[in-house]
Amino acid sequence: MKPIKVGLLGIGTVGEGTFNVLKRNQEEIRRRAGRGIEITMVAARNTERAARLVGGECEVVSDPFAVVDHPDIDIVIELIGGYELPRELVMRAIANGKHVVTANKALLALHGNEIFAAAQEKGVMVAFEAAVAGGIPIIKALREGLTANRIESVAGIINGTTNFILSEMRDKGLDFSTALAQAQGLGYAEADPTFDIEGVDAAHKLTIMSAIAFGIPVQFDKAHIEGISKLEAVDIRYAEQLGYRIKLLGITRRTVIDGVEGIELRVHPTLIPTKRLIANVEGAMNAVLVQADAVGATLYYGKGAGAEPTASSVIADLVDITRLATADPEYRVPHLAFQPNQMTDVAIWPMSEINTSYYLRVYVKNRLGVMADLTRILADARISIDAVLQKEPAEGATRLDIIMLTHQTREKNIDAAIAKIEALDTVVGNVTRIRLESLS
Ligand SMILES: NC(=O)c1ccc[n+]([C@@H]2O[C@H](COP(=O)([O-])OP(=O)(O)OC[C@H]3O[C@@H](n4cnc5c(N)ncnc54)[C@H](O)[C@@H]3O)[C@@H](O)[C@H]2O)c1
Ligand SMILES: N[C@@H](CCO)C(=O)O
Ligand code: NA
Repeated sequence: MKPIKVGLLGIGTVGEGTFNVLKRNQEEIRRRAGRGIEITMVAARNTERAARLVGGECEVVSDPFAVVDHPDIDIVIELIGGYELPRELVMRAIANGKHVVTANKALLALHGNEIFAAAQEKGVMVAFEAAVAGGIPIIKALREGLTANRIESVAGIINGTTNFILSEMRDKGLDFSTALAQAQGLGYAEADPTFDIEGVDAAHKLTIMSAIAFGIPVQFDKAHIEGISKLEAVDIRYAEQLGYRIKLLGITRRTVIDGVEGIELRVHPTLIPTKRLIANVEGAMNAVLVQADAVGATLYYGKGAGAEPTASSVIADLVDITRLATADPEYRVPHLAFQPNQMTDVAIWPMSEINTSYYLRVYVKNRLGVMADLTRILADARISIDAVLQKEPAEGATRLDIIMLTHQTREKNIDAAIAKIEALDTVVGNVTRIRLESLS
């Protein structure tokens, strides 16, 4: 059989990794796919650099539309990044009857519903394993491996850049900007690193996993998103002393509140007990913990970013498409695991309704009775305290940090209690509040 022909859009970190791995392992990949897979066209901004990288083996063009419109191309790989240009390119490739592979989670979190509908209509595949947790085959696990289960929750460290920054700050005492610069140098960060730092990239990935886990459309606009930019080194230290580690966690879960079913969809810094495996995922590594009714807990761990780990997933998708390209479209695995006419519209819960535990740090004037005030306010709000730590910042200081871990309570309750605590004249500044998940 003739090799399947692939057009590559963008040859940056992931594009170059994909080209190199496909070339290095071409014989083995051909044996697995049942057919050769050849990149025959590359669209690049810097065509000279691209021509050097691909070494005269394929045509290099500057216009990506020349690739998506080319009659010989069977599969288009989109590795440019961003929202609007990739959307146009992917929609045009689909309209031209080409299958698409993309690592672009931003694109799918925002325009996935439109893209998948168009692909369904046209009978082509859009594959995106590389978009979530880089090299970890989590899309395949959720969509195919766990297909017998009712999935209860998915919780993950799904941004390598922020996990790298938090690890370097804790282990090596690096400051935030030095750690970020290192993550950028290693090719982990997005073109705009605020996407990483502010939790947007993690929310893109979580939105996609939520749709696949629960059979709902992608709804990025409903996600609650907080990043790590406001996190202070002092809280990372106190959390350690209490037996917890702070991670940027993405959590999506089915929850019934007052008899109504809804979905939690949230990304924020989270205390996790140090004894949990996921709390020990360090550096740019990613991990995703899935709770499902039949299998129980499963944990997926691996490199979530970088050229070749991400290329590993891009090529796995190429092989899947190559294998399925001749099969009846009706029998293909659906884009979001559930058949398009079987999606449900369970609502996403607003953050104020979510139940979780909290780490609170209150900076107080060292005055008698302040502890009694704090416990009274929490008791009045029916919030129980699990642990308390009192820390004198410096010898002889008249102020101190009081750290409290609470039981589960609804977010609106803790926020009301925090407002009362902040109004006490013994309390200095704002209360630091970080959510805590025991993940048991
Ligand atoms: N880097 C990673 O570890 C990683 C992991 C998973 C997913 N992703 C996703 O993969 C995609 C690519 O990421 P990357 O890290 O390789 O980015 P990159 O910036 O290294 O590469 C993008 C390439 O696209 C080229 N480009 C831009 N506009 C173009 C145009 N109009 N025509 C042709 N080429 C154009 C750029 O010159 C660049 O070479 C993004 O969507 C990103 O979110 C990256
Ligand atoms: N910027 C992303 C790349 C992988 O999607 C990260 O740091 O995880
Ligand atoms: Na993946």
